[in-house]
Amino acid sequence: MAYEAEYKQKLVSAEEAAKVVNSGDAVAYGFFNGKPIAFDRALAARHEELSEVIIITAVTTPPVPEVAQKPDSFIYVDLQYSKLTRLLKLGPNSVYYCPVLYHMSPKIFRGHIGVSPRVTAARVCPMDEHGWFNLGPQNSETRVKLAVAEKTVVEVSDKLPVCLGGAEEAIHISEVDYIIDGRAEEGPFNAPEAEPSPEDKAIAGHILKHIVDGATVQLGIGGMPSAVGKLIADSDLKNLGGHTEMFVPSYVDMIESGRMNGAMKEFDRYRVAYTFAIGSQRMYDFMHNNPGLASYNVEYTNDPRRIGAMKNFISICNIVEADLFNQVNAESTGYHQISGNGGLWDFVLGSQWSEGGKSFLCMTSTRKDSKGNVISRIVPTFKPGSVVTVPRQMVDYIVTEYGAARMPGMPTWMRAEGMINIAHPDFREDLIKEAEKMGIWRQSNKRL
Ligand SMILES: CC(=O)SCCNC(=O)CCNC(=O)[C@H](O)C(C)(C)COP(=O)(O)OP(=O)(O)OC[C@H]1O[C@@H](n2cnc3c(N)ncnc32)[C@H](O)[C@@H]1OP(=O)(O)O
Ligand SMILES: CCCC(=O)O
Repeated sequence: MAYEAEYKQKLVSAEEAAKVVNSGDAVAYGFFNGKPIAFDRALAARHEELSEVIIITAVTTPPVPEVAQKPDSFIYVDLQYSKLTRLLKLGPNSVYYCPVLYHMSPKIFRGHIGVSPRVTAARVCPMDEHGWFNLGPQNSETRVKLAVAEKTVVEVSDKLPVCLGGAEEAIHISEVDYIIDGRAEEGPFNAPEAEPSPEDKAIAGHILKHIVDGATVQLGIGGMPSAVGKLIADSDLKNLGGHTEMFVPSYVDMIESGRMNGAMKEFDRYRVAYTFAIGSQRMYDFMHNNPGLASYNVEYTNDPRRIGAMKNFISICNIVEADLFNQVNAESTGYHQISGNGGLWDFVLGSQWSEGGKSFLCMTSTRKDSKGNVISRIVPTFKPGSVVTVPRQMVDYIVTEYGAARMPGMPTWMRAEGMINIAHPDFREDLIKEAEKMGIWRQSNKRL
């Protein structure tokens, strides 16, 4: 093999590669399933000799990152909290959130703005005969992070699917400083595929009415968007396209059922474009070397201008709660970070720029708190600290199991009425009273 000698020369143990990190450095890890496992363990083992090392990552998946358990030496920064990040944050750990407009993240790394990595370490697929390491199911901003770092480390896994591009889906050995053999480590996070709840199915039903043949569909992170994908797979829609930030298992259902073939797409005809994937092993197996999919950098998938250039673009994302002013919180509760803004803003805006396009922000009307009390997700105002992820002037549709409320062009009292119309019936009277106190209710509003 042409690159065999170079490979041997760059191949080091994880311990050797981790020596490249100095106190005070910023170290970027591959996001999602790209987190280096052996490198992380070796770096954490150096905790007694290191201090103030910033680790930059996003959507932490298992195994538990070892550096996050050594808060005296490492400051763990996550751009989008996962369940695992939330649990880490509960412990005596130094875990912080970093908000980013996702499509801008490569530009931020390229410009060395904010925390800029001196070292980047990412998990990749085995090298091919031309000297390229495919980045697996996390294209995102990985190539840029590797390019801007002074030292680059790749940890080779033979369990990641090879994800065909697109663009920027691979890195060449000539750009790599150290190679670690990570084949003994576990594979990508095998997330269980949850069955949609009756509420999820009702929400999906409200959205399905708006999807036309030939539309391009984006599904966001979380349980509910998956229900929509499954319902589409069982529908009689034709020639749908896929263009998304996150590839999820329900794309497999939409493609295999023949509903989604990309035949009418303006870009990437016959292929689903995406920038990262987290899901089940069934999904990773489907992705491996699949020419029907295209792995792109996030600047491409999430650019609202590109999204807006496609016709009938349908964006479906999950949110945490919304208030009577119609502001949307998709990421926090009080001072507690739940997830992140991620690419939400990119798709909410882009889908509304699309001719015939629509944005759907979805939630069940209620949730249960830790004591089993039923709480409305439609609230008069957010509690202190809760973040507005999507401002009210950007909101298109908000959907619960009780219906879909469209907001553009509505003055405040109509928005309040729209929100109360889709609230759980048990909470509507109280919400009306609050709307009256807030001065966003008129006598002409219908009593619900
Ligand atoms: C292609 C793209 O993906 S583009 C957009 C992608 N990014 C986004 O959409 C960003 C915003 N959205 C999200 O991050 C997610 O969709 C979420 C967090 C809104 C929902 O994700 P899900 O996994 O379905 O949420 P789930 O119902 O499991 O709730 C997650 C956590 O938030 C908590 N939570 C949810 N709603 C509330 C609320 N109103 N108040 C307090 N806590 C809440 C839950 O208790 C749970 O916490 P725990 O797991 O630590 O016990
Ligand atoms: C880094 C952002 C990931 C997301 O939008 O879920």
